[in-house]
Amino acid sequence: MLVRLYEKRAASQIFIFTGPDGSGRKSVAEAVGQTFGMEKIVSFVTRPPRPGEVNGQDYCFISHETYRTMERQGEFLESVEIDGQHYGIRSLDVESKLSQHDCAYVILNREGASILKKIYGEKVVRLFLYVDRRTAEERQFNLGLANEVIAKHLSHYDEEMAYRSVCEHAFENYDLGQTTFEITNTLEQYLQRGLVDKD
Ligand SMILES: Nc1nc2c(ncn2[C@@H]2O[C@H](COP(=O)(O)OP(=O)(O)O)[C@@H](O)[C@H]2O)c(=O)[nH]1
Ligand SMILES: Nc1ncnc2c1ncn2[C@@H]1O[C@H](COP(=O)(O)OP(=O)(O)O)[C@@H](O)[C@H]1O
Repeated sequence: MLVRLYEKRAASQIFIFTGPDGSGRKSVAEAVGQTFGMEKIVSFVTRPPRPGEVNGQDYCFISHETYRTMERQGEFLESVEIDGQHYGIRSLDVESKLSQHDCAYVILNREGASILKKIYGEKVVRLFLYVDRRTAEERQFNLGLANEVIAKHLSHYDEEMAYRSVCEHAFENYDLGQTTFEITNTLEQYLQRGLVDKD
């Protein structure tokens, strides 16, 4: 039974966008996702939405109580606590995306990426994005994030950067168009959709 489940999963690819906050994971993931018609696995989170964030698109925003209930019921494939807030993706969401599509993407910190890699093995492709600390800080400031949020994010910068060495691919993201192009080329090698002119 378990073996069959894993065989079914093996038909699909999960692309994980990881790297420090402010490295551009969300921006790049959305652009590449659109190019390939690739759906996002949306995380559940206990933190409140920021201005402009849409429930069900950016995250599924839920209370701590609901999160605890879901966790008790074993709904999460992976669940982590970051700076006092809970983040997790549901097994159901991953399984349903993978049964309906040949790929899906998700944005995770290094802990989440490691857990998915352990579960799904070579079907998981980790795309590590990075910029220098100051640029990551500036981008988050320009985005309007509160200083305490930026400071918390930056306190994880070094440990997130150290995850680069185990990821399947790494991209410096200073030019959004260039990064998106490079990642599109990389994904095309896995998905073979005939989207990219290889000349
Ligand atoms: N492990 C794990 N990490 C997540 C999940 N959802 C989001 N993250 C990451 O958790 C970190 C904290 O996110 P947050 O401070 O809310 O900033 P955001 O990236 O703007 O949403 C970011 O690096 C997210 O990419 C999840 O379901 N699991
Ligand atoms: N290559 C880039 N050049 C300039 N700004 C960028 C670039 N990539 C992303 N950004 C901007 O930086 C901010 C943070 O990007 P975001 O995708 O939210 O990062 P993350 O999801 O890694 O925290 C956003 O305002 C985004 O538009």
